[in-house]
Amino acid sequence: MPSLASARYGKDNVRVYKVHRDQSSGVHTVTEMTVCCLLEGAIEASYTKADNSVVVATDSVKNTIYIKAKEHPVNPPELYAARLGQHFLDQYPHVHTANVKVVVHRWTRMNLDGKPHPHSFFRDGQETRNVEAQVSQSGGIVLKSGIVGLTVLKSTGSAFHGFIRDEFTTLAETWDRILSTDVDCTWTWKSFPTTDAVNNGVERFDKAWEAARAITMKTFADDESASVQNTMYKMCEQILAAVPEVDKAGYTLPNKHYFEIDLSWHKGLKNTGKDAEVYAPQSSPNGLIHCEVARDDKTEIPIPIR
Ligand SMILES: O=c1[nH]c(=O)c2[nH]c(=O)[nH]c2[nH]1
Repeated sequence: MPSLASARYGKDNVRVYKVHRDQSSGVHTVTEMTVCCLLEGAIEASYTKADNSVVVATDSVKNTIYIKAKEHPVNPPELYAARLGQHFLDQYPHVHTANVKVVVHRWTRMNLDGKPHPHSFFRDGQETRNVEAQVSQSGGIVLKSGIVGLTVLKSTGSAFHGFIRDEFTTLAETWDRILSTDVDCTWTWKSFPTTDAVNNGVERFDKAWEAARAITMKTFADDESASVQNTMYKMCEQILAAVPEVDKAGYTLPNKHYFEIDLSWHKGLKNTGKDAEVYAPQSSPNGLIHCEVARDDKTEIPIPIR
């Protein structure tokens, strides 16, 4: 007899825009986000017995996303996501877990004639600030924050040599190459017992995002990279050092290759090695390198006083 092994459902791709109008200054601040909210719990009967009495309609989930955006601040996204998830647990006792994902899109204020414009913004790249909140009756609130789609490139300061050479290897070792990637960085917070605990010291979330972004860029730029693996590990270590309430930090980075082009067939043009100037950016295939670094908890356990 088959049985339902896992189930969750809800609304995905709910696009939300919120404006805050400062009455005294007339300055507007805008937030645009895409929200996904999936529920789990005692919902088996809807799958196995066609019993919809346990179903919060996905249309109601969408409505709730809008209503909570109206009732509460949407910044930082960690707090909005936690409150939205908690709502489903409080409102429907048979819902055991709410999985909320918030993707915040960039609207950067225009600077015109040296002055920040009160109500005009531009999209300065595809980078997003992402948050996942898993709110559950058993585990409290688990928050993961991240940066996705920050595309970076360095034209030197990256090497890759000493890797395995055997009958499958054609790649030449290099001491100087182009390094480019689309940053996907995630940091996982120690779990929070309640939404009040998330709200207490809420500045931590913006500070962590700023720190992770600065660490990513500075380390990418300044590290004499031995490999994507080693550079990303250094970034993770620094995020853990900068944000004490974070348990784990990780990256998933495509290695976006730029190939040298041998143009010597044309009038002896020199365009390889130290003479390389014109390269062919590759769209596929790409390397894909992932790691997650966890805090060494042993250093944190206080020595008991006897
Ligand atoms: O930084 C790198 N790591 C690898 O594992 C790898 N593999 C490869 O072909 N190029 C690279 N570069």
